[in-house]
Amino acid sequence: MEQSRAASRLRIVLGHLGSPSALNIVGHPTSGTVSSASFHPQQFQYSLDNNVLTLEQRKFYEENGYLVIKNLVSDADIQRFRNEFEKICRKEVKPLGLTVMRDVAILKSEYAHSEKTVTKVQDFQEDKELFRYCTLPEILNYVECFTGPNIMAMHTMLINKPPDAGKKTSRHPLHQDLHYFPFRPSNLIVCAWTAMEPIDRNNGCLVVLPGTHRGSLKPHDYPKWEGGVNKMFHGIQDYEENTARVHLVMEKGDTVFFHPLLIHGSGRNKTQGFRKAISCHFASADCHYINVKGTSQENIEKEVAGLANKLYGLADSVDLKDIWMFRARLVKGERTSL
Ligand SMILES: CCCC(=O)SCCNC(=O)CCNC(=O)[C@H](O)C(C)(C)COP(=O)(O)OP(=O)(O)OC[C@H]1O[C@@H](n2cnc3c(N)ncnc32)[C@H](O)[C@@H]1OP(=O)(O)O
Ligand SMILES: Nc1ncnc2c1ncn2[C@@H]1O[C@H](COP(=O)(O)OP(=O)(O)OP(=O)(O)O)[C@@H](O)[C@H]1O
Ligand SMILES: O=C(O)CCC(=O)C(=O)O
Ligand SMILES: [Fe+2]
Ligand SMILES: [Mg+2]
Repeated sequence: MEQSRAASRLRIVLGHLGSPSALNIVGHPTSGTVSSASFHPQQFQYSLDNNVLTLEQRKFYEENGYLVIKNLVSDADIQRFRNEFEKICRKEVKPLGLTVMRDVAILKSEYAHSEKTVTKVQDFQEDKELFRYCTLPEILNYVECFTGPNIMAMHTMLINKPPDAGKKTSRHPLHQDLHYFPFRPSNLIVCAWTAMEPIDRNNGCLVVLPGTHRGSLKPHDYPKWEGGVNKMFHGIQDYEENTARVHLVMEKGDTVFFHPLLIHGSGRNKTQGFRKAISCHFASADCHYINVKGTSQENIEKEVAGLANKLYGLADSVDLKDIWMFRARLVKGERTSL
């Protein structure tokens, strides 16, 4: 009697092992069956097996789609990024391929070229000083937990959120970064975003909707803001008003890693300072490019193509895939596909 009960319990457990959801129960730290330190059950789908994240951190990312690591980048490195950014603003260096953005509210202003007119620089892959950020071992150590060992730096930005000129244009509408990316799978893409100074709700911190990385890519378009919207700042139109927003208050050097489907944005800068953050989107080199024709991403593709045409005279001849391949850089491992 005892024996057959034991046998049937065993069958239930073994039966459960075939189903990922039940692994949860068997491998749960409180069940006592398996030690939680050594057992990373298979239900993880947004992170890879690694010895870097604690089980708790890994579970947090799986559930919420982001993870903040305190004090990851040194003050000395941040100072170097700051110095280089100022040189770019003063036009002392002109890195090849760099895009310089100004805030739509101060486009027509009289400011001389300075830190005060540049809202964001993008695509600094040819700037040795700034691109150091994308190769920092402390950053890549975490990135690898999401991308695996072959790592490409796909998209780089230094954001210099200006004091809001009163029109709320310094906000970044809620969006998913995957909207801008023609490569997949999304789970092998991660953004690293590092605060270059203390950032809170006053100077416009990142705002995230936890758990939204588990949803799908939503249609994006320009928000209907009265004061104007910056070029290409698309937002999600129909997000649920009641979803909890979390404001990420961060210290200098703190770094958040987040999934490209996580809905996020940033608030207006109510201070007189220019709020700085540096960031890079990384992807596994094993990702592949997709054709976005006929998808919700077609609008941004058209806009980017239109801009490329206007700025460089690249008409329909150039595939956007070529532009991505051209600016992407291998930072670890082997360049396999992207
Ligand atoms: C995960 C990724 C998430 C994101 O990337 S979100 C943000 C994406 N943003 C971008 O990709 C940056 C796009 N911006 C750019 O490419 C450039 O800043 C842009 C808009 C071409 C301007 O380049 P410039 O070299 O400054 O050219 P320009 O001064 O001659 O201006 C050309 C036309 O663009 C306009 N413009 C410039 N900055 C703007 C802004 N912030 N908002 C709205 N319109 C803007 C400008 O008025 C001018 O228009 P027009 O030709 O006179 O009608
Ligand atoms: N009700 C809303 N509808 C649409 N987007 C919103 C709404 N509330 C906030 N957002 C978006 O989320 C981002 C962050 O919002 P947040 O409330 O932190 O900033 P803020 O409204 O600029 O400043 P604050 O609320 O701190 O005065 C904003 O940039 C905005 O794009
Ligand atoms: O630093 C910020 O304001 C966030 C910017 C952002 O989310 C983006 O450019 O994709
Ligand atoms: Fe973003
Ligand atoms: Mg608000």
